[in-house]
Amino acid sequence: MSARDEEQDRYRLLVEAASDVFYQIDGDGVWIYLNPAWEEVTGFPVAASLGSPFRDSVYPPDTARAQSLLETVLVGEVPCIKTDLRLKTATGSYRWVEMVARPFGRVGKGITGVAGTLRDVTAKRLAEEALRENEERYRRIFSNIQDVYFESSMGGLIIEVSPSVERALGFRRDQLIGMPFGMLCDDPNQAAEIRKALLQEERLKDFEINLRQRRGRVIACSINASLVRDEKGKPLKLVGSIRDITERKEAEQEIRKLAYHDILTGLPNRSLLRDRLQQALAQARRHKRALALLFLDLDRFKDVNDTLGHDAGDILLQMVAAKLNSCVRQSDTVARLGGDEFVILLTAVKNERDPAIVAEKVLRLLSEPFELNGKEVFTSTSVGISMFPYDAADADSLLKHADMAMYEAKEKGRGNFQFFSEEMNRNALDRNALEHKLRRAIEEEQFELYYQPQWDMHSRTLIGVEALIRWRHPQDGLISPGRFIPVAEDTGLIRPLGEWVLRTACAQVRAWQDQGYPPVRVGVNISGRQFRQPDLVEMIDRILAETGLDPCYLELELTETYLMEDARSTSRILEFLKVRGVELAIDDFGTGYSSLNYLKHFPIDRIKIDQSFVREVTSSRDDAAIVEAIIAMAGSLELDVIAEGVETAQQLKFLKAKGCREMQGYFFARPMPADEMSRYLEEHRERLRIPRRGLKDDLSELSLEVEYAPRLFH
Ligand SMILES: Nc1nc2c(ncn2[C@@H]2O[C@H](COP(=O)(O)O[C@H]3[C@@H](O)[C@H](n4cnc5c(=O)[nH]c(N)nc54)O[C@@H]3COP(=O)(O)O)[C@@H](O)[C@H]2O)c(=O)[nH]1
Repeated sequence: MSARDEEQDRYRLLVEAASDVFYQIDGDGVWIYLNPAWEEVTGFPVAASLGSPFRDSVYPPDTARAQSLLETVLVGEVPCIKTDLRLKTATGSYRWVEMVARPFGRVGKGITGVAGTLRDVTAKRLAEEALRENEERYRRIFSNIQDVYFESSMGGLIIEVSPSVERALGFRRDQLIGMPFGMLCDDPNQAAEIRKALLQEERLKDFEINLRQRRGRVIACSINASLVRDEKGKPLKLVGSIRDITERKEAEQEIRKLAYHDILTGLPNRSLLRDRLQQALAQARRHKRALALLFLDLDRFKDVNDTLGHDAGDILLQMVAAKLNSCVRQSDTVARLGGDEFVILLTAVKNERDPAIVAEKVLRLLSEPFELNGKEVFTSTSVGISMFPYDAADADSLLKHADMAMYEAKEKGRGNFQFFSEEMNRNALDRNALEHKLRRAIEEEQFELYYQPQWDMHSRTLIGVEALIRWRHPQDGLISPGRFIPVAEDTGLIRPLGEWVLRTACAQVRAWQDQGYPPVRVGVNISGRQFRQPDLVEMIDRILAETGLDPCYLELELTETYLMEDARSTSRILEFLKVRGVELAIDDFGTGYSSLNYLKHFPIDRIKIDQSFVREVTSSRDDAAIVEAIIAMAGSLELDVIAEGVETAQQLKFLKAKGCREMQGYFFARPMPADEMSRYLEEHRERLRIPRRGLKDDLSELSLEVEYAPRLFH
């Protein structure tokens, strides 16, 4: 083989092993040579393609361009072309190739064809396309996003920002590029904070920041950002997004306001008060300072609601809230717990003088008249005060103790303030223990009913008995109703207890009648809560039916204060009871405050002068005057009057002289158990009589001497 043949053979081997396609096209544009790589690129066998036109191998969208480029080479217009085009493949798809084409010819014949290479660049083209698409997508997103995309240099200068910044902050993109990021921050230190955090953490999530718009409005934003490092790991820039969260923040604030504030007055509610109290306690502990809680309850607020309506009540509460706010410093908290209960938290208190001064101011301000619907309304307030660290160390106990002290203030006649004392706490604990015992006592029926006679000193007849409950505790002995009735009232236990008293009393009086005694009337105490029991009337009907007692022998003793509390509903209940023929008496008369107008309209039969006046009637001119006035008033309202707690002959004489004919008290007899009462009735069988309403006995007999008092009868 000649050297030339060897060289040709070498070229042929190289061309056949090449991954690029080597080709030749003749002057008519027909493939005249293709190396084996053709089949690898297009999938068509070389033999099948040779002799076919170049243009038939080109993917149709590129055919015209490829053909015209080829012709420019064939006509010698350009010495070489290099272009990307797509070739058809056997699968019906296409592949991108980079085509290099140079003319070739023979001496004397000019250009007879084109030769060159086709390099498969499909992968590169697809990658470029994907990149282009990504860039396009990014560009679209970048200009449409709501959030603001930003890049900043490590020195804090804005190097890129999306056009959305104009909508969010009012600055154009070009106005911001090159500006310090801190310029946008309401607090410029926050820019440094973000940078520092990113250097430490690499990423920042939901960092809240206030940014200032071009016109100065501050908006709440959330920033998500990350640190970008170069290939050597050196911090390069900060990239991130800013989202305007002003609306969300405002909504959150509104929700927080609703959750932590009282809607009517706008004052902090119980939850917020607790939060503030806990914070104040932590501060007070740290700085060894005192703080005080004032628990306020408006006295007789219910009356305002009942008489002027709920809208007026609401306005009054708003006015009270405003006045309370004016009593305290900015750092203090005035909260409304609900209803007519308010709390004032005083921080940084030096000694008990400070809360006392505020309490005095509150009492004074709230005792001034409020103008409601053109009317002057007067109210007063009861205030209880507890102090840290003297009365309690935690929020709940402080609040509880201030509440207890407030109750004490109410007990002491309202319109005053009281400091919490350990004694109050002990009482509360005792009360708690008593409640548990009381529940058990009801289950185990540890109660007895005692009866105390009531005498008419004019006719010297025994006109009735009052039923008085007694609790004989297996360990503690006799417990006074004065102790357990209020607990039964507060806990709702008065309901079963009251029903038991009523049933036992009615059954007993009916039993005496069945035993042949002339009938006596029985007085049964109905406590305030019992009186408001919705099914009270049905319960009384049921018991009267069950025991067979005629309603005229039952007298219900109702406390003055409760009757006056809700005059409209009181009147309705009293009417219901009255039509049944039940007698109605106002107990403890003189201790509450009665409206004569109501008294006149309530279907009341009798008033019972409270024993506290009777006790001092012969020694206190005031009490004597009160008793005299009550008797006179009862006379003018045509009500019977009975004095309770008569203990001495002098008291009896005084009462009789003033025209009070009915009496009850130790002077006649102490309350006694039913069997003893039976013997008492037996002893006074001749004097048993129910006075007939409307038929008053001869008043001349009122001059009876004291020695005719019933206990001297026998
Ligand atoms: N809701 C109910 N309340 C009741 C019932 N039973 C009693 N009570 C109320 O408890 C309070 C204390 O009652 P009590 O200890 O029974 O005292 C009564 C009398 O024993 C007492 N009394 C009677 N005479 C005299 C006297 O001459 N001197 C004197 N120091 N005390 C006397 O007074 C109480 C009479 O109370 P009342 O007439 O009802 O005002 C008391 O408030 C009772 O009402 C019950 O079943 N249900």
